[in-house]
Amino acid sequence: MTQILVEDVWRRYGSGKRAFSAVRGVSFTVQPGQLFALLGTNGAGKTSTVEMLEGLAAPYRGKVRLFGDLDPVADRAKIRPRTGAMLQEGGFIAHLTTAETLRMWAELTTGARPVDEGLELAGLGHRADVAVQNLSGGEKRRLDLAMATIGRPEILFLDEPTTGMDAEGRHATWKLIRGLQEQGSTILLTTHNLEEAESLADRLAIMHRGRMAACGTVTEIVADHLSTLSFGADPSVPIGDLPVAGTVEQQAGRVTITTGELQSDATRLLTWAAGKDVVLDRFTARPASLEEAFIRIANTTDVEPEETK
Ligand SMILES: Nc1ncnc2c1ncn2[C@@H]1O[C@H](COP(=O)(O)OP(=O)(O)OP(=O)(O)O)[C@@H](O)[C@H]1O
Repeated sequence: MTQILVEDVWRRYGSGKRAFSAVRGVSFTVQPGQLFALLGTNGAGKTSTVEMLEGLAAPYRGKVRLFGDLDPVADRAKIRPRTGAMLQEGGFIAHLTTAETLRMWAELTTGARPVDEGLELAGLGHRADVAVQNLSGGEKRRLDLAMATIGRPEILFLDEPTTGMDAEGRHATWKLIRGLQEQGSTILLTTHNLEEAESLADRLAIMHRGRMAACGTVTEIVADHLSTLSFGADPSVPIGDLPVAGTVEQQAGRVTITTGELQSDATRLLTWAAGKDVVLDRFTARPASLEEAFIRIANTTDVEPEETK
């Protein structure tokens, strides 16, 4: 059973001449126990998409379903006890302690885990008796996470879960998120952090201006982008004769080949160099990175006209 289904979904703000489609025909599915990351440029439509999954807004067009056939708006009462959400800005009562805040939340949640366990899980056991107003920004994010997971959710929505955390806090949170996934949660995460998506996601999508510009595993996404071969060579090397399919450029004594055929170009190049006795100084062969794919997508500046129908 598909846990999350998003099918040709549109979200529109305003109407008439002021109408603006923040989400334009987005589709993806998430299977049980998978972690799916939604990456995107600022204003790409990530939050607008997640809000429809959380039942906070209905799609203007298209279909959203959770747990097979439940509609997040119409079936909200059935869905709520089975999901958890960590929103971008959690609101806390400043003078309550961390433990009191989580206890209050647990009392409102069906099948909540014990508060001590929730605090330990979020790495907040040692901050249980501190007033929330005295927690650091990263600790507040952890408390958000503890609240989102107190009900042992089957589906967990995490909106930029590590914003404001230092490197150590980020890695600790990633470990915690992996732990929740191991316990069986299906997770939808939005993030600006490419390393976070790369390290956690089974599959991911890159959104840009309301559209899904790429979707798949990291390997599938970078496969659509060009790889690079590079080496240092003295000017006597006849670079015009290189037996490669890619584009060859030479700058400051380094030759760079951008290619869609990494393995065959690398093989041809090394065979050629061995035959000619040419030394390829600090030779590297590198597939495109997620960052390169992201930047190429982010630099697409086409503006689609607003649909009027
Ligand atoms: N209530 C609203 N009325 C009109 N436009 C809105 C409204 N909410 C969001 N938008 C617009 O919709 C677009 C998508 O916003 P959204 O918050 O979904 O993007 P995002 O990908 O989550 O962005 P970020 O990464 O910057 O948080 C933006 O251009 C935003 O200005």
